[in-house]
Amino acid sequence: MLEVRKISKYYKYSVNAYPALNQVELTINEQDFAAVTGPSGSGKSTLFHTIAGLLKPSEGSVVLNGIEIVSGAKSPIRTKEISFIMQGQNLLSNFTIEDNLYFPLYLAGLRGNYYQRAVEVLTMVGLENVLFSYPSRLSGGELRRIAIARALMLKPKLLLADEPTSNLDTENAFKVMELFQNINEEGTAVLISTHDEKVLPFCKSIYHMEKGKLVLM
Ligand SMILES: Nc1ncnc2c1ncn2[C@@H]1O[C@H](COP(=O)(O)OP(=O)(O)OP(=O)(O)O)[C@@H](O)[C@H]1O
Repeated sequence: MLEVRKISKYYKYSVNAYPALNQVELTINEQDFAAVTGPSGSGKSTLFHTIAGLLKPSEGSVVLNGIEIVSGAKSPIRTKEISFIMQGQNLLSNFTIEDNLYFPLYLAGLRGNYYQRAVEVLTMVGLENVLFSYPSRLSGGELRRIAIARALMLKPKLLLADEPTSNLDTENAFKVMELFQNINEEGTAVLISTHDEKVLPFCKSIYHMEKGKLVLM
């Protein structure tokens, strides 16, 4: 489904002698649930931003179902087929959870009635009662689950999550991983990056990144 074809990334003002991504190759199929581990600065976030079409690789390409992902906020593949949960929770604090859930749809230019889907995704993450709450009323673990719910609004083919369990206690980290397992069983491929070894048993395959190079463990 997703093919990362020998991508390299050289940042213009890098502090390193090596590239942030060095000829990275990766194939993700529909049933996959994969993790990318590796030390801080090894290139995980750069890889995820490139797959999501938010960064342009210096070399190589990213292809989703035969179509090359072109970087830019308006890329239709990026906004409709791939959901990206960035580090942190990134919710808008002045808006209700409901409005936060609709936000990516507005960005994608969709203007339908998504109330039913909002209730559905909140039920999936076990937070069906918070639709009209503001983010400040929720705990860190709950906000992380809302960010996941928001990423599911458009039933993505691929869900990317950069460090989805960072700063969560074990109970909440496992809840998030169980949620990814359910999403994966329902047909969405999942790719996460993590520093957290205890969540790796939830994943079907594990990659390791070191100085921009990616290897399957
Ligand atoms: N905009 C940028 N300009 C220059 N160098 C950058 C930029 N963004 C990242 N880098 C460098 O690229 C390398 C990879 O960074 P990246 O954020 O992808 O690593 P990471 O594995 O996600 O780290 P962490 O686990 O700490 O989030 C790092 O050495 C970083 O300093």
